[in-house]
This record gives sequence, structure tokens and C-alpha cells, in this order.
Amino acid sequence: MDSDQPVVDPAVTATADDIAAMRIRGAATIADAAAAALATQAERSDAATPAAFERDLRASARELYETRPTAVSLPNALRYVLRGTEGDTVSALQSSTVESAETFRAELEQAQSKLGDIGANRLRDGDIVMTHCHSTDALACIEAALESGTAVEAIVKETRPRKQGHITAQRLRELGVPVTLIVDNAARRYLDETDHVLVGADSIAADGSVINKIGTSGLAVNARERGVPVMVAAQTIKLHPDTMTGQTVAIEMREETEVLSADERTAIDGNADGMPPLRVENPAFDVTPPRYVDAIVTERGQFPPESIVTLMRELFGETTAEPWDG
Ligand SMILES: O=P(O)(O)OC[C@H]1O[C@H](OP(=O)(O)O)[C@H](O)[C@@H]1O
Repeated sequence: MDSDQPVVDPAVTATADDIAAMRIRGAATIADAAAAALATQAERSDAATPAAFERDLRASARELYETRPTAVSLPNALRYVLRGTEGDTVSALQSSTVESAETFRAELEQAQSKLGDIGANRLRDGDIVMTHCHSTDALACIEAALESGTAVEAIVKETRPRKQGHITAQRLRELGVPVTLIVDNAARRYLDETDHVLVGADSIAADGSVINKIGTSGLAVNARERGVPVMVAAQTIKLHPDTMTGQTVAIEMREETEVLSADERTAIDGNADGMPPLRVENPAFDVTPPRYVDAIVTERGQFPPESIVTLMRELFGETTAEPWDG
């Protein structure tokens, strides 16, 4: 099939829908799913010409890219896979894309496990770790610590509005970690019992700022005030190349229904008494300035946030153009 319209495989659209609706979520998991979707697009392509194949692949990447704006692991994954797409025939393009996606996914897994080993070195036997949201990179550190015989306990913040803390609590309990679940507002009280705050990241900016689930910055400020170190577990795929040239990271604003149910909205509107409608805002992420972060743990070692730009230059050079814009 070869019309002027790009052909995006339904599996790609399904993955994009799942990412947008957060049925697939977490920065690393999103990157993995996006790479897998591009491989499926390539495998199932019946493009008649190399140009049509590339057009369809770029359209697929764009559809995946437009799902959520904050986690840079998504565009970084798409860039990686598309850069590996090469060949003069459709079949060569298909196999190079699939191979590139497979390599990416394998590297992602390896990076997380390496990062876990490095992060685990910061934890001591008997430590109590406070978590926010659900981060597979953060959990990799705890898992590696447990594997090397370091026992830890966890205080898990619920993480409103979507309560991803419940996923963290479940995973930690499966690993045998004693867990105390708290509401977000109780965090400062429990910092007195905490040895480390451990969070993940959706993006890391060139100045070392950490973009992570809403509530991270308040937690980090309170942790600093209490003298509790803040450790951010983030594979290098979370490094945001555009921030090297001064761009800021877009913060996703999600639907009001995550905060206020339809019934609650009706009840409030029913009591409005001529007042304008209640405004609800629901930012999914916030920015923690580098001065509140003690270490960013990556698969390439741990870094003080201020020095992360050196690693970014080494990994990305100057090229951050989007291959799907071509
Ligand atoms: O890559 P990993 O470490 O799994 O997750 C990183 C971050 O992704 C999540 O975002 P969301 O729940 O998708 O909005 C959280 O903010 C979490 O800290």
C-alpha cells in the first residue's frame, strides 16, 4: 500500500492511547513500549518503497511523541530507534529498525540494573527509605541492595492524585520489604525516621534540576530542612538534551477528574450560588532545583546534580533535532 497518507499500524495507535491514558506509565516503561511499537510498525509495514516506509515510521514516532510531554525518555527512545533505521530497501529498513529497537530495549534493561547496583551502594543495612510515586529506577536500587544482603524498610508516600504509591508498596512488599504507607501530607512528620529520600525522574535538566512527579520538590525541600539526603535514580535516558540550549521542560497538565470526581464537581457546582465555576488545576510534575538534590544516580555512576551537564554533553553532543520532523 502506498498512498500519500502515512500508514500507522493500529498497534502503534493502541500503544499511544495506553501511554496517554497512563495504562502504560513510568518514564522507562514508556520508552520501552514506544521502542517496541516502532518495531511492530516496521515489522508489519507493507510499504511499497523505502520512502513510504520512512514516512510511515516517522508518522508513528510522531504519534507516540505527542502522547505525554514531560518524560524525555520518550523522545530519546524514538530518536535512538530512528537513528538505527538504515538501508536501501524496505526489507533492510525493516530489519534495521527492529534491530535498533531491540538493542535499545536491551540497553534500557541493562542500564537499570547497573544503576541499581550503583544506587544500592548508598544504602546501609537497616536504613529507612522514603519513596514518592512509582519509579522502576528507584526500585532497582532497593532491589540491588536487598540482593547484596542490605535490609531496608520503606515509608511510601501515597502520591495523589493517582496513588502510584500503592504500586510501589505492592512491589516492595513482594520483595519482602516492610512498608509503611502514608498520605502525602504526613511526609514531613516521617522524615524524622527516614535515612534517605529516594525518587525517580521523568527528565533531568542541564542545570541538574529534577523533573519528577508532582510533590517531589516539596518533599526535597523538607528533606533538606530535616537533613535527610535526597537521591534521584535516573538512567541517562532521562537526561533532557534540549535543556542544554536553554529550553525548559513542559509540565503536563492532566484532567480535573483525577482530582475532582464528576459527582464532586456536580455537588460544588450545585452550591455555586452565582459564583464562577471552581477552577481545578492538575499538574503531573514539578521541578526540584539542584540544591535540594544530593545525588543523581545513573548507570554511568552517581553525579552531584550540578555536574550532570558534563555527562549530557558527552552523550548527546550538539545534535538534538527530531528525526520525525524530517
Ligand atoms: O522510569 P521510572 O523510574 O520507572 O519512572 C520515573 C517516573 O515516571 C513517573 O511518571 P508517571 O507516573 O508516568 O506520570 C514518576 O514520576 C516516576 O518517578
